[in-house]
Amino acid sequence: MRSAHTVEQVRAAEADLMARVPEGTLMQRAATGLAVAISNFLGGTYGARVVLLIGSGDNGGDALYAGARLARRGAQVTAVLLSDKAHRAGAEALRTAGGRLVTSTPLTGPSADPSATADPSATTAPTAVADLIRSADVVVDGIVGIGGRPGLRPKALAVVQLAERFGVPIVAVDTPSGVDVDTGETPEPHVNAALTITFGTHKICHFIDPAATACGPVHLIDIGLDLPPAEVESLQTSDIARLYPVPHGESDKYSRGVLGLMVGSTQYPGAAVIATSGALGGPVGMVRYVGPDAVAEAVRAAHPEIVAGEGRVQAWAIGSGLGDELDIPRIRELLDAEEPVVLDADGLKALDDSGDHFDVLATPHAGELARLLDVDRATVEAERLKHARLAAERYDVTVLLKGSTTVIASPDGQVRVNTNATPWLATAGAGDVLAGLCGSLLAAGLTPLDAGSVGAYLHAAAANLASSSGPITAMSVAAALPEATRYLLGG
Ligand SMILES: NC(=O)C1=CN([C@@H]2O[C@H](COP(=O)(O)OP(=O)(O)OC[C@H]3O[C@@H](n4cnc5c(N)ncnc54)[C@H](OP(=O)(O)O)[C@@H]3O)[C@@H](O)[C@H]2O)[C@@H](O)CC1
Ligand SMILES: [K+]
Repeated sequence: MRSAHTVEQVRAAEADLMARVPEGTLMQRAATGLAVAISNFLGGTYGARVVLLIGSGDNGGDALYAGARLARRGAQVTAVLLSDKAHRAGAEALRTAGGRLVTSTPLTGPSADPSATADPSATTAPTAVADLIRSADVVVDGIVGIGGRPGLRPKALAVVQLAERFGVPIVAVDTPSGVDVDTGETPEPHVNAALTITFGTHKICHFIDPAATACGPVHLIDIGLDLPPAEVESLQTSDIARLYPVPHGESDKYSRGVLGLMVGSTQYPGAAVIATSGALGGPVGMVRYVGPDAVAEAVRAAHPEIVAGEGRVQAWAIGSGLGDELDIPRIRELLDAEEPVVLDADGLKALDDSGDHFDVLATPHAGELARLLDVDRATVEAERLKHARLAAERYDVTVLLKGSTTVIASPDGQVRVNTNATPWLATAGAGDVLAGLCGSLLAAGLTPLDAGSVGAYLHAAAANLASSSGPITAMSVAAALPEATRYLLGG
């Protein structure tokens, strides 16, 4: 499991560890890892042109010390000081290692050391900074980390825009400056990194879009923090193997779980076929299809193993493509019954905030969640964590908010995020596959949180397998589920 902690949790763990190790140890650990990661990113250090963007805090300190290490290994390192304060000892270390410091304002304030001031002969006219950035192999964003507020101040914004204009990759220190670290929101301009190097633990912005996209790949450096349980988690391969309900010697089709599918309609028969494919690609022992005869025939033609008609089930998947056949009172009955339910697409219209629905997994996309919360879609997309949590709380259901990073929030406050989806998954019917698969996992006995997070992971893994960076269809994703599962289970 990868964990993302809040800034407050990180600061508390840092204070605890700092009290037990010599001063500066944590920053040296961070800077050492950062220097190695930048060197790997560049494919070598000697002769590389590195520009550091330095803000007023320890984030800049990390960058300066890493820059000093790179300079000692032959890189040409220049630090652009964007604040009138900069980490004094870090600046001194860079200068001693042969790096250059440039600034448009002299260093002042209590942390300023005249010996660390920029070389007075260094020219910092805007064109010179532009030339510096244009010829850089990498720009290192040490503007602001976990101490930052959203947005970039004018000087930082101007330099970051230069890097973007010249196509120079930015490696972010800890977090891309300007994003909201604890929410993953990006209400203001921010750095878009090619790579983010973080320390101690992931932060929420590394997992949740839109900030997660601004991070690029995230590389975690262990600095020895002792952390409490995380607010937000993300499953890894080993978690899938641990959570997946693998049948055992005594299993039969009933004990493996029977899923009831109430999906599709004469208007949208394809949704039923596709959701069934997703369900059969999961662990369930049997699928019952409940719907119009003509649709049941279509499902049976594609999947002869299904049983049509009502009967005992361990869970329901309801909603995809119900169209005109949406029967809200019947769905409400099923929501109030004992069996857990995946509620998707049209079925979400049956959700009300009066009942106790802790065993329901609702799987809206941003537009559907917006309707459930009476806000607009753009607001949900900008504040994904907040709105997934809000809906989980209001409707007392586990909410799986689909998107480039899928957020799964349970009513007890736990959150899981799936970050391995391919953009090719944005294709018609992909949601139907996910609903069927999650239903299959629920019927096999997983909790809504586990079913949602394992389902999202497997769905994305199958899509990656089917896609290999090319177009996919919902049916090809469903078809890839068994192989993706076998691979993830270590088979
Ligand atoms: N915690 C750990 O375990 C470890 C932490 N480490 C490192 O320390 C980093 C945290 O350092 P930090 O606490 O000094 O804060 P940091 O992010 O540098 O910001 C400093 C100041 O910036 C300012 N500012 C605010 N918003 C701004 C904006 N948008 N744009 C520009 N400036 C803005 C604001 O000051 P102001 O200018 O408002 O007075 C704020 O106080 C952390 O991310 C990691 O890299 C590692 O070394 C080792 C272990
Ligand atoms: K940063």
